[in-house]
Amino acid sequence: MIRTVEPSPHVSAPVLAAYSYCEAVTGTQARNFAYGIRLLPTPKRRAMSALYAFSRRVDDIGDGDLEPATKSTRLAETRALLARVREGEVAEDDTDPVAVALTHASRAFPVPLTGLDELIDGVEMDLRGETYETWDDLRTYCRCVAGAIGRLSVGVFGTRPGARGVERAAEYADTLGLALQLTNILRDVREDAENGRTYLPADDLAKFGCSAGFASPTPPPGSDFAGLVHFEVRRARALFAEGYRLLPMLDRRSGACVAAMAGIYRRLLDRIERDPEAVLRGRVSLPGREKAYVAARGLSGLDARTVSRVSRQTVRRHP
Ligand SMILES: CC(C)=CCC/C(C)=C/CC/C(C)=C/COP(=O)(O)OP(=O)(O)O
Repeated sequence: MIRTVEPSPHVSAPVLAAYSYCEAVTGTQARNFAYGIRLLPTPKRRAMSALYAFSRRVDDIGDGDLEPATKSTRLAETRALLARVREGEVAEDDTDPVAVALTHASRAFPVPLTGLDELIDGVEMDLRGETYETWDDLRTYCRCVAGAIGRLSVGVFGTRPGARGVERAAEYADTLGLALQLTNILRDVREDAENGRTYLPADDLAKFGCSAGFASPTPPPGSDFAGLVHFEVRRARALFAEGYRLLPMLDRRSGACVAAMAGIYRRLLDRIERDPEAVLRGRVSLPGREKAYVAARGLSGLDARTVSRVSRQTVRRHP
């Protein structure tokens, strides 16, 4: 059996501890994305965990119970921290493990850290309570909160030697981020409505008689809710199809990571398409076993021992 051994450059003890913290955050909180991230070789897995932990912090500020003014202050502080990371001002023994890990990751990989500023921009749009008239408007928001993460991820993955069209890799990653985010918006339509947020474009809501919103377990009276959901599902599928052009540009394990992330979300989309009103009754999710299956399938080109290790770990952490 031929096994590929990934080089693992020396990492100091404080940086290792910082990465361990980020991996623990990813393992416990990334209910869907952890399955893909776990498929990467160690240096890339650590870097993706650092990106995830930073993004999680930004998201948690936006979604938490703090007063809006306090959220704004916390976001401004996080932006200032990001500037320190970018300037290389965070020491290895800094008390913030996410900043330490992100600093190390951004030196090891060519990640465009401005993407994390865009993520903060997106969460600030949430704080301002912005709504979106058209898909073009919503796409701008989705590019900030998800497209940017796709572009950062490609910096970690790199592209396969000899792959064609790699100058478009970041563009496809961005589009895949949009596909994931639109799926996420459909899945969370009820929860967001309860928190006073509407993401779906107002012109789509009007077209399907859904302008009254979704803060109840049944569709707005007289609306064509299923029609709205199917319309957005088609839009998300087109984005997935375009974003999947990234896959042939990636090495095998990065490709497996992206296939797992996207595959899990595509299955969520299938469920939503089959039963649109399910998103009004609660959160649509896949059982841990199904997510592990999707991840293992992405890995099927790899050796059997890696496949079974990944399956065991993912089922244990996300039953
Ligand atoms: C190329 C590439 C890797 C593209 C993907 C980029 C990416 C990971 C975008 C994140 C978008 C998204 C739906 C976040 C939701 O996180 P959440 O914590 O709310 O998700 P969850 O509730 O499903 O766990």
